[in-house]
Amino acid sequence: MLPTPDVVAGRRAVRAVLAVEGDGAETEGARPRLVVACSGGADSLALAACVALEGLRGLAVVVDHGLQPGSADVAQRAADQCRGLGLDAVVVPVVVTASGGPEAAARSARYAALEGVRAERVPGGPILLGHTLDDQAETVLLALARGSGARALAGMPAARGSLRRPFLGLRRAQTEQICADLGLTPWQDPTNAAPADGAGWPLRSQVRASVLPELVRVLGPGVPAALARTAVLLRDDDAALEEIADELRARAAGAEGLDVALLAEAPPAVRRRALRAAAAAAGAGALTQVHLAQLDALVVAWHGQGPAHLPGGVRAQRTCGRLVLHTPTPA
Ligand SMILES: Nc1ncnc2c1ncn2[C@@H]1O[C@H](COP(=O)(O)OP(=O)(O)OP(=O)(O)O)[C@@H](O)[C@H]1O
Repeated sequence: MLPTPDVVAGRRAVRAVLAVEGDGAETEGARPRLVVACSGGADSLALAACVALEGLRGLAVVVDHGLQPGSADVAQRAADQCRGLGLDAVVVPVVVTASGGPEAAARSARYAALEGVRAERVPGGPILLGHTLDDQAETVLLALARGSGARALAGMPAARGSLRRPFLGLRRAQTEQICADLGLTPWQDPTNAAPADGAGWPLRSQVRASVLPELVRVLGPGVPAALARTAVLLRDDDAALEEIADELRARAAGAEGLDVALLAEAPPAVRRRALRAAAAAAGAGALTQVHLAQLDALVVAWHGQGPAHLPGGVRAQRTCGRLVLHTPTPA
């Protein structure tokens, strides 16, 4: 079969992301060199196909969240499709229990399962995910609607830890076309298909079904790519600010806590990042904007107020010009 433009683009994207570190590029030996996270949907099925066409030894991992009737059959079918492409494939059933909303709970169970398989079967290898430019645009829009800062507006990174997202530059229509070109029938996740007035559906599905199409209709077809570009720009900005904040934290740190005067004279974007990092180092869980504002007030709006209570039982207190973060002692 002649290579079609979208298949060529998909294969090139896989090659590019793996070439950066040389990971997954070796093909000798019988052991898989990388994990492909495959739901059976168009994006990840196209990804699995491009990995196979590149001749890479991949292990397709299909996570069965067990949340919809027939999910085991859907997972089995996806695994069979991947085997048909020439990849090894496993189905991993998980129990979704974590708190924080059903989507977040499923995501954390999925990532834990993917990491588990990687550690056991493909140690040191990358995990490839099928997120596309459209997923990135949705992520940025959702973050904007939450009033997030640069870190969340930076969307999903192309590479972090073991995770790789080769298709962040491809449109969803392209992954669908890759599947069509290769005669693959992807699974259509019913929760992705929110109707235009899909109140009550997952927010991401509603953004996909109605918000982004409306933005495209009014603002033009370049909107998804523009949102994805915003993510890239803000990722660079955020990385620079994080680096400056790390330097500030190192300079402000002392045996009795952080030097408040040094923190106070720093720009707010740098100071807040330094405070967030200090709280994380003290063992605090994820800070909300309210926690961060309380912490910041101890530095720049000091009027003798009491300590700020942070997640994880961490207590931040101002004493004698120092900000002290108390980590609770284990019982
Ligand atoms: N059940 C699953 N098993 C393995 N990997 C998964 C599963 N669900 C999602 N993934 C991985 O996470 C990526 C993003 O999933 P998500 O559900 O957010 O997007 P999607 O647009 O529905 O993707 P896809 O079309 O590949 O299903 C997928 O492309 C895939 O790599």
